[in-house]
Amino acid sequence: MTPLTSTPQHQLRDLLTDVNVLEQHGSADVLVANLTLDSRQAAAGTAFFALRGVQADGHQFIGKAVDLGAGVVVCEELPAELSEQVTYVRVADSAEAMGHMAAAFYGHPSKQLKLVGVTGTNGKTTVATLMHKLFTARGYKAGMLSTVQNQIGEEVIPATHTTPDAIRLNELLARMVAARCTHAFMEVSSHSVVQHRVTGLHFAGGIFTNLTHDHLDYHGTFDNYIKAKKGFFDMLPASAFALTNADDKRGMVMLQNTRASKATYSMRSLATVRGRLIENSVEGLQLEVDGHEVQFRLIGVFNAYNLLAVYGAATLLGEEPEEVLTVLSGLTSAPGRFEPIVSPRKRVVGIVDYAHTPDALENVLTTIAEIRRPDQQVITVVGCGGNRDAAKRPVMAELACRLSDRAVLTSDNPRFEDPNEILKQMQAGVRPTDAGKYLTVPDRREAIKTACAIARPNDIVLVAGKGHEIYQEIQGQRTAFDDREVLREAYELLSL
Ligand SMILES: CC(=O)N[C@H]1[C@@H](OP(=O)(O)OP(=O)(O)OC[C@H]2O[C@@H](n3ccc(=O)[nH]c3=O)[C@H](O)[C@@H]2O)O[C@H](CO)[C@@H](O)[C@@H]1O[C@H](C)C(=O)N[C@@H](C)C(=O)N[C@H](CCC(=O)O)C(=O)O
Ligand SMILES: Nc1ncnc2c1ncn2[C@@H]1O[C@H](COP(=O)(O)OP(=O)(O)OP(=O)(O)O)[C@@H](O)[C@H]1O
Ligand SMILES: N[C@H](CCC[C@H](N)C(=O)O)C(=O)O
Ligand SMILES: [Mg+2]
Repeated sequence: MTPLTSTPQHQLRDLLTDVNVLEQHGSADVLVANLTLDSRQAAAGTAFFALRGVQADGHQFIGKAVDLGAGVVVCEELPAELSEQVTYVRVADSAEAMGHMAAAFYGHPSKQLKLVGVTGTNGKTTVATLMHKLFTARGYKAGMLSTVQNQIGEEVIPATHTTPDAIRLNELLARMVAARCTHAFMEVSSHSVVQHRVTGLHFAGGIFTNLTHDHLDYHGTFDNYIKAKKGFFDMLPASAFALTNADDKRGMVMLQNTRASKATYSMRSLATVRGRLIENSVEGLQLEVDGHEVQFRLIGVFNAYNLLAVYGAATLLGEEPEEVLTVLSGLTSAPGRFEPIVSPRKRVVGIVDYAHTPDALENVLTTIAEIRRPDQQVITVVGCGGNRDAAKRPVMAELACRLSDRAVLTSDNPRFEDPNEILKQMQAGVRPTDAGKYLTVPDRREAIKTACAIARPNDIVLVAGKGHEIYQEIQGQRTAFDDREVLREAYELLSL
């Protein structure tokens, strides 16, 4: 990975500038050589942050961190016994303090980049990836933090989260600065706002895509989920832009309390960025954007929104509108997001999409219904992951059968579950009237081949659920598996 220009080391005092310290034991004039939120990573010179988590309370591990050499402990509650060798800093919210201290520790890298955050239920990965591709094509060196991967210019760094924790996040941004990136584009998940992963960052802009029900297991209520997304716009500085989707029911709420300059995009009404749909087909989208008629390679109306968001943000960052549209017209989708793979001979249109929830699957299938010609059959291959929410299984199978001409039910990542059991639960959801529409093929490779064998020239084969994933996980073992590669294999085998 691109190295940092120097290993940061700071006096604790300098890291506390933006932190509201309630109580302090020990000196603020101690050197801090690294930061961690995991006691198991503590060593001499470490500042340990005790965070209250979902599974555990980091305060339980303060003793462990100190035993391993941590010299600073940031916490919400002081331990009963204090060590003479350690400086304890009590704050109201350790995660918030960690956001500010991580930013300071890495030299506020977000202030040295034009950092744009994207939030919303769907489209974050697509918009962040398109921004990165656009700015790279325009000759800038740019960074990206996304669900699929992180990037410093062309260098790829695997991602573990959509938005990493504040320490990792600031470290990655500092590496981008060291590599002379001028811009960075990142997804801001609702979890990251609530957990203060983005606290302390200086954004040049924020983008809102849309909001539907998701992650309620974590946020509890839809209102809390809206608040989490809005929290991102509330933290933007006056120098930033806040660009929202005016056609989404929650779009304007996002801007209610922001200090940033407000901008909107819309396909329906007057807005800062105006789009109009001219044509929407398997070949792509034809749109009028701010008076310019442009043909794009991306497919589906939802991508028209993503394109308007990207165009709007790029022009708000000072890019020339016509040049932006020229580059955008040639761009392809983010990996595994409505990614088309057309067979060379019979023009079978394979579409690989990460839809792994009922909502996403319905969205993808209705989008396909909008762009298909009457003579094109839709064949859907889908499975559901093991050791994950079982309630979605019957619903996804029902949707796949109802909204397609044919369906092949198969495995996703079975993990530690029996794939045949998962398939039985899926089958239970299929309406009796659709019983003749589907086949069950547990082996995913065989299932994709089966769908391709059924396909006639020009038919559409949707392969849903795994998108960009390049493995299949069975009994704790990950083996190489890429829906896109398997589709290509099937095309060859069947001379499609
Ligand atoms: C629900 C959630 O967000 N969990 C995140 C949270 O973990 P947690 O609350 O379970 O932590 P915990 O296990 O209770 O431990 C509490 C604290 O004690 C510490 N600890 C624990 C054990 C020990 O021995 N010593 C120790 O110090 C832990 O490091 C932690 O700081 O804090 C961890 C450290 O930052 C995250 O890695 C973890 O993400 C988990 C893996 C996760 O799956 N998160 C998902 C839900 C997530 O964040 N998703 C969003 C959105 C995805 C999208 O829709 O695109 C994302 O941004 O990725
Ligand atoms: N603007 C949009 N509106 C609705 N659906 C979208 C939009 N953009 C992409 N999609 C579809 O939604 C799914 C997720 O897209 P994407 O990965 O870009 O979103 P995300 O917000 O990053 O999601 P995640 O939280 O899973 O990382 C895909 O199935 C994609 O085809
Ligand atoms: N972040 C989600 C992705 C699911 C993707 C699907 N392919 C599966 O493995 O279930 C999860 O881990 O639940
Ligand atoms: Mg994402």
